[in-house]
Amino acid sequence: MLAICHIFSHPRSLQNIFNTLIDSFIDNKVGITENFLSVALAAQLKENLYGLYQDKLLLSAGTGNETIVSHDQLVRSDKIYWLDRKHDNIHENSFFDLMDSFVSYLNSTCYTGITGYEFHYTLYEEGSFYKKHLDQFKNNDSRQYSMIIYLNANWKENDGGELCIHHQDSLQKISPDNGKSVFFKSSELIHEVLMTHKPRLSITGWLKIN
Ligand SMILES: O=C(O)CCC(=O)C(=O)O
Ligand SMILES: [Fe+2]
Repeated sequence: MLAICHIFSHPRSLQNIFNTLIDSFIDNKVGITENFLSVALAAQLKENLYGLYQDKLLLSAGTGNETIVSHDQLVRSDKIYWLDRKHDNIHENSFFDLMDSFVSYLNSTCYTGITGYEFHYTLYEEGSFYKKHLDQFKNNDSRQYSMIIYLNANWKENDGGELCIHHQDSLQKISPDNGKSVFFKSSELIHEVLMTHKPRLSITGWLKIN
């Protein structure tokens, strides 16, 4: 479907992965690709996340917008930590390099005009969930696309924790498999995270305008 993938300097395989994500987004409103992260980078980011957990640096996630945040455990019970290039962590920076490549590829092939992004590490402890919601804030539409990258090796069907997308006429359940990325429009798709039966790790973020 995406015909304009020319003259890019990415290794062929990375370009294929970006195309898989973008093409499935165009076809199904939900882009999905395996192997968005290499096995090595996924393992290193997962190690970072476990370190943050052990150092008690993860915060209960809020809902709502930046000014009105309710730490409502009835809505969501995940814990987060924002990534930042200022941390000078090589793996975090590799992740940002990858995102920079993806955003410039997306902008040049789809004219999306993305100017920024934000990402946090996310941990859903056993028994955690995130009820049905939209990702755009009520009084701020800067979040254009939602993107989640999972860090869970050997996820099994009865581990729960699927991302469940509520389409007009159907439900789509996506298991949070290691290295997989999911990509969709933040203002459009209602979704939830079903209760997980074991720790569920990911990086969650938004591609933004202005
Ligand atoms: O982790 C997921 O699969 C989705 C997370 C989510 O919906 C969110 O953080 O807004
Ligand atoms: Fe969400």
